[in-house]
Amino acid sequence: MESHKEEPNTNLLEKIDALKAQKSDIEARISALESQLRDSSISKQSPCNGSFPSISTVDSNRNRHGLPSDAIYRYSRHLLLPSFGVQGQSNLLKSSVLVVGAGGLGSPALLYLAACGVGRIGIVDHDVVELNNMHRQVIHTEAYIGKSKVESAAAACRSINSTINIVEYREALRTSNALEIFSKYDLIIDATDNVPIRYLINDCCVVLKKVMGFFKALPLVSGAALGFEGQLTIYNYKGGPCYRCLFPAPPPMTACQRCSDSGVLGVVPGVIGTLQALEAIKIASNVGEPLSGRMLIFDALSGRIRVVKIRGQSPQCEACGEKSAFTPEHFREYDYEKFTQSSLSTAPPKLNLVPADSRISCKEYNEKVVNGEAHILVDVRPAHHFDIISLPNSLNLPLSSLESRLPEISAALKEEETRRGISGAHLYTVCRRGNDSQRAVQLLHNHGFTTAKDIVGGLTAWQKEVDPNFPAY
Ligand SMILES: Nc1ncnc2c1ncn2[C@@H]1O[C@H](COP(=O)(O)OP(=O)(O)OP(=O)(O)O)[C@@H](O)[C@H]1O
Ligand SMILES: [Zn+2]
Repeated sequence: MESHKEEPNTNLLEKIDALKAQKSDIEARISALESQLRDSSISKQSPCNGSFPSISTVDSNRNRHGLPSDAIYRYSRHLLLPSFGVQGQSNLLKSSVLVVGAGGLGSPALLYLAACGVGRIGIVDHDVVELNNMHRQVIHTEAYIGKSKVESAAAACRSINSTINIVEYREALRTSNALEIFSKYDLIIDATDNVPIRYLINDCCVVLKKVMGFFKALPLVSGAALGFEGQLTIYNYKGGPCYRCLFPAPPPMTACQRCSDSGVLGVVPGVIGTLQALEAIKIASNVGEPLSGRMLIFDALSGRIRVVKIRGQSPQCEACGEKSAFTPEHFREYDYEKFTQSSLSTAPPKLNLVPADSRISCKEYNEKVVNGEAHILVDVRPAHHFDIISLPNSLNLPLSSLESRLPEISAALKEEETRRGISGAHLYTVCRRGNDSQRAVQLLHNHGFTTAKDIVGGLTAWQKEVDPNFPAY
């Protein structure tokens, strides 16, 4: 009986889903047409934001392209470049660029795009400004700490150039909103920091061609920066490759590092983000030779910049290849986290690797220290982390070399027992966030230290739960 009842419901649900998908396609088409209409009426009226009167009312204060005197003065150093000139500037003023990510790469990119007069700039980010962003995310100021990065970046862009249009998207980019947002722009800048979002952005640029009947996929200026190195290329440009043509399979999770774990020299994303703005400006103004089919690789320590040829568009590409079955519906349902085996969220994972009775909270550990319990605390972070800050009397034995240094643990335990005149001193492990400390406990258990426990949440939790003055990093 039940299955009979369910069948029509399933059919109805499928029909509803199909209609919803059609509705969202139609909405995306409408908003792109509205945006085209807006752009064409803007370009008829003026090169920028509708704030200049139409060319037919040209007076002595504006040139024959409709640039008023304040725009002529503002952009005069561009206009003086013979190969850029009034045409290049007019093209820029009519263009629209979407920057996804207002962090290390997005900051310089946005500053230059606003300064040089891109007519409409969209900014997408869901994050808030933090103190540890300030060394590289140069668009934000201390006054915006704790506030939306988009709000902060938009205010900075407006204060540099009040004559352009800045559109704020204070939300995460997802498969459910990407098509609609992207359909309103001529060009996308990927200034994000994780692998699943890179695939999502790429596929959205490619699939928009099918939704909108666009002549070609949306050009995508892609950059990355980590440590002392950065790279940059353009995808989907005039028959060039897309991200998936180059990377049909995602890199292993272990190869995906983040600035918050591995660090980054502040100026490196500054260089790459600035070059992203440059490439966007070249495409938007139709000047120069955009970096498509080539990749720029920057090594800050040696001061070397290399440009290498990369593979062309792949006929077998799952997204842009000849037989690609990638449709907007497919895109909307695609599980980018599953495909890349990594999270869209930039928050570090919280693992649960050992049983609860092999773990101890920061508060419990603190009580034991206060009560003078005989113990050894092994800090398993890398030595350069230990240099930044550590808990008193901890022993630094990095996880990577822990197995070879077990004798040091035995010796330290013995020394503690002799000093206290007792036997059975306890053994605890700690790390930055409480993942490696569990890995260390697993290793210690396997080598006979069966009572070893780790401190849940590591030094990050210590700062939150025990000592707010303990430095976070
Ligand atoms: N799906 C997404 N939608 C919108 N913005 C995103 C998305 N994924 C990442 N971003 C944004 O991209 C930016 C990447 O910049 P960056 O890595 O310099 O910043 P961060 O995440 O603040 O740095 P850190 O890793 O040091 O904490 C971040 O502001 C992040 O919020
Ligand atoms: Zn491709």
